[in-house]
Amino acid sequence: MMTNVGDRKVMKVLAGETVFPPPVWLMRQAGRYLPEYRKTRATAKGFLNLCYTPDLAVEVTLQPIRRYGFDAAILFSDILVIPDALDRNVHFVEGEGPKMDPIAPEAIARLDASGMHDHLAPVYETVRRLRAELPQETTLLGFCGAPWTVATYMIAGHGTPDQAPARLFAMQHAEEFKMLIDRLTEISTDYLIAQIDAGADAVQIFDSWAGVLSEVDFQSYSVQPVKRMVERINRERPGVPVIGFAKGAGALLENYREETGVNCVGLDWTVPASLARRIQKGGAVQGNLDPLRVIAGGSALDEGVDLVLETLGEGPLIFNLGHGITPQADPENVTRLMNRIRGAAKS
Ligand SMILES: Cc1c2[nH]c(c1CCC(=O)O)Cc1[nH]c(c(CCC(=O)O)c1C)Cc1[nH]c(c(CCC(=O)O)c1C)Cc1[nH]c(c(C)c1CCC(=O)O)C2
Repeated sequence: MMTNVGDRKVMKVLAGETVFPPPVWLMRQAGRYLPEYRKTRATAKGFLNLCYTPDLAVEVTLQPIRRYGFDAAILFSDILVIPDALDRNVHFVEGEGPKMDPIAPEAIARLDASGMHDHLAPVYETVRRLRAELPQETTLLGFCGAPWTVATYMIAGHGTPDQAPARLFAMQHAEEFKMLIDRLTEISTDYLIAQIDAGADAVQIFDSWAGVLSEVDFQSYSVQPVKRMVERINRERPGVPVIGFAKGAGALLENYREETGVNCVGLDWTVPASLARRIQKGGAVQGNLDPLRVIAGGSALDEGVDLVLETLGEGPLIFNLGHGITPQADPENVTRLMNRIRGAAKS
């Protein structure tokens, strides 16, 4: 039977429809918990090489789709390909996470994005091939990091527990910091639009470090840039839904949809049920199982899945974790999670 784009369940939910059992995908679904990922990863000369080799990036994107039949595939890449495209000397050190040259305030005005699309051409090629190879009913998600989250890595030069270097930089070099956020807002939107043109059905903006910002800074550095990104996508590529994931933003998520214009609000596992339901009154939500429950398995997993379905299953929900799946997760537990969701009966 022919399927068309309108049959993609994730797209229906993004349009505000309730689908039960809900469609499912997992953040970081292509990754080190899968033996087939580790095998492909070992053939690539480094992690960025994996991201920039379409044959390999397509393969690892498809691995979790083949194994579990998720309703969405997310492009295999990383949020840090943007600083890499800006020549910040990004590298991934095994066991140490990402590293790059910390940016000096005076270097921000000189950031050169003119070679960006050439540098990222293999990523766009991966998107094109994925759309051709994926099952018709599977939604293809593009993504990027939010300007604030990408800026935190560019400023510190590595991950930190509370992003103190970026927060301090914003206080001490306010003008340069605003320029960095503005540049990243434009560049990241260009990047998402190129992914959409290559075949992404929808896009997710990862603001993984939103949770360390004060209320005022959250408005300036998280909400306003994401709002500008969404406005440009709506204007230039109308009809392409945007998922906004502001991890750790807690009570500040209350009006995130209205303030940014995102179609779907990503929820981490700490968001209270009452707040999650209020957010869902405005449209689709995505989340929010604690990823550690996929390590624990058994009744801890079952009870967690059931609670998400009970809390959010009666409205537009894309079932997901509240953050990326961990390398320690047992692949068998993902099968258990899928069976539990797909077998769930309407309450
Ligand atoms: C902050 C952030 C990054 N990358 C990303 C974020 C935002 C989401 C989040 O908060 O998790 C997003 C990301 N990173 C990766 C994807 C691929 C698609 C998918 O979700 O399957 C996506 C969507 C692959 C990856 N990105 C990375 C890996 C592991 C690297 C490896 O295989 O060696 C994968 C599969 C590396 C990475 N990349 C990043 C870090 C901090 C690390 C190192 C930590 C770690 O090793 O888990 C930056």
